[in-house]
Amino acid sequence: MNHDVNASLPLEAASEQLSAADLLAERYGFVCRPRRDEAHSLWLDAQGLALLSHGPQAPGPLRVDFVAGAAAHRRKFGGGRGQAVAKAIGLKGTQTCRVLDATAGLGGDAFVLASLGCEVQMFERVAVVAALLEDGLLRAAEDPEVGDIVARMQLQYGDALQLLREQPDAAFDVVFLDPMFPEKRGTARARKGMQVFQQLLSGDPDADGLLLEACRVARRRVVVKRPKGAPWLADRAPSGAIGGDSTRFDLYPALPA
Ligand SMILES: C[S@@+](CC[C@H](N)C(=O)[O-])C[C@H]1O[C@@H](n2cnc3c(N)ncnc32)[C@H](O)[C@@H]1O
Repeated sequence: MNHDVNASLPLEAASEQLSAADLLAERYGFVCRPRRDEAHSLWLDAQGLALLSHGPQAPGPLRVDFVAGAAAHRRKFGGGRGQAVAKAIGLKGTQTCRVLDATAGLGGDAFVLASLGCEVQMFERVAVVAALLEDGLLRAAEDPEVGDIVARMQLQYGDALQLLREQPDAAFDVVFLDPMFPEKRGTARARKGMQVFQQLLSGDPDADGLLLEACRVARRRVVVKRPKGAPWLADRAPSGAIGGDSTRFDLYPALPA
């Protein structure tokens, strides 16, 4: 499955959520119908939208949860501005910045940056991913602890290359790119979101094309998140890099104005 066909996933809903499901289907092009033999389907109930996987050894429901679980743990104990991603963005002291996360995924990195005070504009082109992220943002907006954080996160559903081209020069302090990179067998197993992503999405083979536009739209720098040991995006050497345990953040200067 790739980003062109994912919208044909069946969407089912609890009886009190049927009209909400119709709106979601209209917005993202899903089809409200019972699942047949598809390996994945969407389910909407009072807890929000979930991506269900079916079959032996299928992982459990995937929802975006900014309030509890891993996101809450990282927000409280993740190291704040000492985290590699914060250093890569260039957050110093109490400074904040406007970040464009052009490959938002399920919004994990965007939420970390918003937790540190950044305003984050997100782009995501895959309907099912954008719908899950939007649902997570809506539920988190009601929460007294994280409502202020997600108020700093804005999602636009669409292709980043096209949306980047619509941005004026130097429109954001930092542009952040984290396109899909084929993971080694086994490593994806540990992370449910990534495991389902690997099954659903066929990678982002066009990701190289984002870098040049990103450098034009950034005022300070572009940050590209890569698995440790992965080749550079667009085969272009960065001006610096910040390493984590399994991840590397490559830094590219903004194009001169
Ligand atoms: C590895 S995931 C990002 C994970 C994210 N950083 C997080 O913390 O959840 C990559 C995402 O980028 C999206 N993506 C890749 N190329 C894109 C493009 N040209 N426009 C919009 N979204 C894109 C993919 O659909 C996928 O959801």
